[in-house]
Amino acid sequence: MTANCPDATGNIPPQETDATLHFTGPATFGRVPRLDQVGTADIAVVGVPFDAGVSYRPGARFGANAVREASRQLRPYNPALDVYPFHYTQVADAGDITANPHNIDEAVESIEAGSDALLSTGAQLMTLGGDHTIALPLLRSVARRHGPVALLHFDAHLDTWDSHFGARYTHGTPFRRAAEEGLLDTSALSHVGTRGSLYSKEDLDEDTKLGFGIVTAADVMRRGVDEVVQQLKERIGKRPLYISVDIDVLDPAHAPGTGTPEAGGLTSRELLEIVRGLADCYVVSADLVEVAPAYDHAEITAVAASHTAYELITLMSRQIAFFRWVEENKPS
Ligand SMILES: N=C(N)NCCCC(=O)O
Ligand SMILES: [Zn+2]
Ligand SMILES: [Zn+2]
Repeated sequence: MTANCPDATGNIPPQETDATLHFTGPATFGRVPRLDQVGTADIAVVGVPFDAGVSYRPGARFGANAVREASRQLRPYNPALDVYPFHYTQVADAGDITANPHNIDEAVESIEAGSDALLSTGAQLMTLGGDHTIALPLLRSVARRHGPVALLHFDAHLDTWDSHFGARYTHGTPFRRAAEEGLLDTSALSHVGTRGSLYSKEDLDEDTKLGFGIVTAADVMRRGVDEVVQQLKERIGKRPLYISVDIDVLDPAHAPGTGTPEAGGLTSRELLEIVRGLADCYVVSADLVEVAPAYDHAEITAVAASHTAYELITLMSRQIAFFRWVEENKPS
């Protein structure tokens, strides 16, 4: 294996030589270097193999590694936004945060501590789940650094339920807890892609009371990507933004490998285009959760997830490079 060499920016990009084929060697996300190979990173990709918070089919604990495997073919240049996401910023794979599969409370604490440790190095996070429970500790950690954040939540589900079988920390409750804990900027909260059956009409009323606006999957289909992007951008403005993507926002045809599938979802093309449309938003960190590879076929879900994570990294990389440019070109 050839060593990665710094490029002209001093960052260590993924290996791109004739000697290193995309399908060989250990899988880091996008074949970027490991964090321990580069010391610090602008963007750390981190796995959270935890799925004890699910209400239906388990298996998302294997999601992060499936996404890493499916991300091998990602190339350095993203033409959609004219960005080399791995070159102007240092992107590194930080490995996994260990979370106790037998004790959700303890797992939530470890995830928060693991995220704190990475954020304290100055990195922004692209977290790969794991089930959606992990969004709560990640938001606690992000809000500690940035204050209450705007939230853009792509999901078939609201995930603002109060509890499930008496449990308050589950994959259906992270955003209720986050709102209660004051982690969210309640003037800029949006779900995108919701659909399907609910437990009761009150689910929606309670969600609205928390401050969420909803763009349903049907809205995306009827109004189209550009109009939806415009509405989301107006709501988000320049606030620090956290993006949480539950892969079940996609139709089961585009993401069969997930635990709580719902018919009538977004296409992967719609999801990728909405994310690209947020290029000028100030994304401070993101997660991508609920990939459960045991139900996947031909890596359909894992490929969609890895490409979505690549777009999220592109948004962060573009912003970091822009702030750096402004800093370097300040009149003295
Ligand atoms: N897939 C996520 N995150 N949540 C689904 C919760 C659905 C339910 O408990 O009925
Ligand atoms: Zn969901
Ligand atoms: Zn979810």
